Amino acid sequence: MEANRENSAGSFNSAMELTRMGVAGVPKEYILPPLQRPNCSLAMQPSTVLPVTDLSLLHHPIHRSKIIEEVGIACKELGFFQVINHGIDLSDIHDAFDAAAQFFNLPYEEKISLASADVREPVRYGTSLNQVKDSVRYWRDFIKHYSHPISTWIDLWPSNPVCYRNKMGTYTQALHVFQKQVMEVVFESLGLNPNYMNEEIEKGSQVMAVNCYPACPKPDLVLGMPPHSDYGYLTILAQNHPGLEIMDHNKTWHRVPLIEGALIVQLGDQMEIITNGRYKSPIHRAIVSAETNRISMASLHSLAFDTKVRPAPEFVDEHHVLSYKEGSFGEFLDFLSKNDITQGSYKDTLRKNP
Ligand SMILES: O=C(O)CCC(=O)C(=O)O
Ligand SMILES: [Fe+2]
Repeated sequence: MEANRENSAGSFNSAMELTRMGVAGVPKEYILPPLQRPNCSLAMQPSTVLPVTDLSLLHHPIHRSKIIEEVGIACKELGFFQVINHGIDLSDIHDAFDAAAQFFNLPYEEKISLASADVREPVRYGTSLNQVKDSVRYWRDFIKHYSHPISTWIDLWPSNPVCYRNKMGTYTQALHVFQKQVMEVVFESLGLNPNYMNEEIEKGSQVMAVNCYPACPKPDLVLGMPPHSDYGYLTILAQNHPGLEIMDHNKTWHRVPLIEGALIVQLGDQMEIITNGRYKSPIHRAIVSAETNRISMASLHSLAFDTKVRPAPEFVDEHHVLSYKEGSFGEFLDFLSKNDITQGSYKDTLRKNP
């Protein structure tokens, strides 16, 4: 999903191609208004230590309760933590990055022959604003088509490089197992049965977003991905260079440090709604670098498209008023589509007192 914009001649200019050609400036369509630029609007706190959890200690009777507590604090304060010793083979993660890099390094003509601006297609490029409007409409179809078990849609992934489906598929399947383990810990940290919502999670979906952010000569003027929270219940992300930033409750941005082999866990809107706001889905964004291309792989796990999500009774009492209405992600997309809105936040549309 390499960023592209329509140029004046009406054809597409790939950001990756501009980087390859060593273009010194940034096409004007990419330049953000001053207040939306990465170093402008809000404070940065580079020195804060963000939470890192060693999940192998879960199997250790002495450390187990401390790890559960750590996860609970991280979910409450930020909705974010990094995981080391997660149990996924580091070679599987490495191989997936390798397959992604091989894909993004293919010649422009090859990639463009595989890619589409239609969000329903599995290989897509960034789009101009008009196309984003269509994307909202198509997103509904996209999730329906591609959120079945991986075995039914892996054939739609790129066939070039030849290793892509195998390597990305192995990693994606490992993440599917891993996210269930993470959710067990998250529910336990809430004082619930680790198998809470097991059935809904089983019926849920996984979307693998593989993002490439080409090196950019003017990183202070642009963003790789604008601020947003993820709509599902959990996102597991890996990055090969720093670039992810998360916002805390004081609206301060924090750069997520690169920890070799670690996986980044972020809660999504569905968990913030279910916990009635006790746990957070963090606003995050991706910045770009002047020196390096960056790849991130985000595995987005969500409840089934039509599942009505609402705060669970365990989180509503006389001290915690009901803060969210109920609504499915499908209804949210219909709402965007009907009102011709191109972007929106799932949790914000359900918030009772915005
Ligand atoms: O590239 C990143 O680090 C962020 C990606 C992301 O937020 C997403 O795919 O939802
Ligand atoms: Fe995201």
